[in-house]
Amino acid sequence: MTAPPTALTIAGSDSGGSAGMHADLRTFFACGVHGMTAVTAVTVQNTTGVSGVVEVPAETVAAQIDAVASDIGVGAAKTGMLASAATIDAMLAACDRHGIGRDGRTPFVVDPVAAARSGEPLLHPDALDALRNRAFPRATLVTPNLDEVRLLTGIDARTRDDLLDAAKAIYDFGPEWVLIKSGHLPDDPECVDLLFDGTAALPLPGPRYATEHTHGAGDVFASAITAALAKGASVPDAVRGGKRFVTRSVADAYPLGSGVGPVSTFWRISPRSY
Ligand SMILES: Nc1ncnc2c1ncn2[C@@H]1O[C@H](COP(=O)(O)OP(=O)(O)OP(=O)(O)O)[C@@H](O)[C@H]1O
Ligand SMILES: Cc1ncc(COP(=O)(O)O)c(N)n1
Repeated sequence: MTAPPTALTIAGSDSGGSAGMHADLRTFFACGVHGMTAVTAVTVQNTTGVSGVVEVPAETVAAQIDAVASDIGVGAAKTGMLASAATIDAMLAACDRHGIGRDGRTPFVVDPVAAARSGEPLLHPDALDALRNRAFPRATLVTPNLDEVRLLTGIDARTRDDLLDAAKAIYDFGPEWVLIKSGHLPDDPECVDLLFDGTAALPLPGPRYATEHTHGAGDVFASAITAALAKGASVPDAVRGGKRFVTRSVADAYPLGSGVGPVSTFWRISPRSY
């Protein structure tokens, strides 16, 4: 028996099981990749929102990365909720030690999670600079949604035509690639995301489903991309595959609790098996 490819998520937990590292691990599994975690924060969360956050000490986040990278090896890594500048800096130092990111060549996807879908902050405002100026330049790919674009650049993208300006502004912080997610575009009948490498823009078309149950969609998208990168795919192929994966997951999203339900990764394992 040989070991499968490996991927690491550096992210927060969601007690409701819909978003964060729970969604990441589910996606890694569904994509045939062995998933590992460096937990940054424990959130008290359900389908109605986040009612508490306990941050893991920055040195423990770094120690988790050291532990898995030095023993198991990391095929590709992604970030989710990073909570604080101290955690971002400790994470980046650990990633440097193990060749994760930019010049170390292990693919590194930075999903700049700033808030939960329900609105509660998941990142201290004073961590934005660390994300923009220290994490982005090390990233293979940065994957903001439109709220994160607004927070990080001040650009208020309202139509498909605004996405290229948003991508250029994020690209200026130094990542290799930028993926702008279009789920929050108001009044667009489709979900056309945009991938940009500083020169060419590749639109990623997809349908828009009439569901409110999209909790974890961004996490699942970034994780499916990371899994494909761990298997050796190019960035455009990984992003195209990730888009197919998340679109199907949104199509099968299910209601849960009294709030917003999660996108589903069940379809990939055994459709309608529950
Ligand atoms: N209603 C929908 N129907 C189909 N695809 C969708 C829908 N909503 C979002 N998506 C897709 O899901 C992916 C995640 O996009 P989104 O902009 O929602 O990111 P996000 O805000 O980080 O996700 P989250 O919902 O987890 O906060 C994108 O590919 C987007 O186009
Ligand atoms: C621990 C954690 N990480 C990330 C998200 C973002 O996911 P969403 O935007 O779907 O709420 C979340 N709610 N919780």
